[in-house]
Amino acid sequence: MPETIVKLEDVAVFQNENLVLQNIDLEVKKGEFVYIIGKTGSGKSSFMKTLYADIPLKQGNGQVADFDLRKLEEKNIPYLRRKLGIVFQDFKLLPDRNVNNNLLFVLKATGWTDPSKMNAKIEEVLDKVGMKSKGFKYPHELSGGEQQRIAIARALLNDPELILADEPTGNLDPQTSVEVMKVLQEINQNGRTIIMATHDYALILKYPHKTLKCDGSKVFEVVQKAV
Ligand SMILES: Nc1ncnc2c1ncn2[C@@H]1O[C@H](COP(=O)(O)OP(=O)(O)OP(=O)(O)O)[C@@H](O)[C@H]1O
Repeated sequence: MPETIVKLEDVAVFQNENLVLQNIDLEVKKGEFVYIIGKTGSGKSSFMKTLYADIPLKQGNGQVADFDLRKLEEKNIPYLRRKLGIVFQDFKLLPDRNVNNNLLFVLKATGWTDPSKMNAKIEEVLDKVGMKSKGFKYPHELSGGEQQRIAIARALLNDPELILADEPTGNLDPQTSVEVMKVLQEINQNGRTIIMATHDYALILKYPHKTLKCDGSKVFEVVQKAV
């Protein structure tokens, strides 16, 4: 039986005091790829934020990568985040340093010290996203698709149990979106679990996976139909 990476039981998601989603039951097993879809404002980002403990879980039970979200103390959030790779729509690379140093910054911040191990890791993750030769480029010297690949490489640095991608193709044109999506597919085929929030129905049809829809404060599975 594959290991359970995410388990939610009767979870409610709040933004401050406002209820955004309720009665969420979900189990995600190791190796799955799950889409979260829904209209603007339906709660996709709030749902993702709950999974990475940016929004505290106040109602229901939630487990992510062996962390109990209900009991998670503020001081332990960094330990949960080390088991996650988070990818955002706007890449969030540090503009004042090159790709290698962006990745080095994360490794050092998460406790790595051995320079040769760090260099080997950086080379490994850049290779996984097809960007091995771009380590000396600054973010502004890269296209949006390339920046997102670097952000995915950064998410892979600590061998995460789960990748959370919130609209990772939201700032990219359709062709570049497909290229970034291929990278995520490859990573998933190598056994990595991925939850991806998206608006992009073309991608969902091209790369079908289990799909959950946020609508009217509920989250439910939808069956994809080819059009
Ligand atoms: N920081 C915040 N404080 C209060 N309410 C918020 C905050 N962020 C979002 N909301 C509200 O929570 C609800 C869900 O927003 P959320 O950003 O999760 O939706 P979304 O589906 O990700 O939308 P989009 O596709 O536009 O990113 C919306 O009604 C929004 O107005």
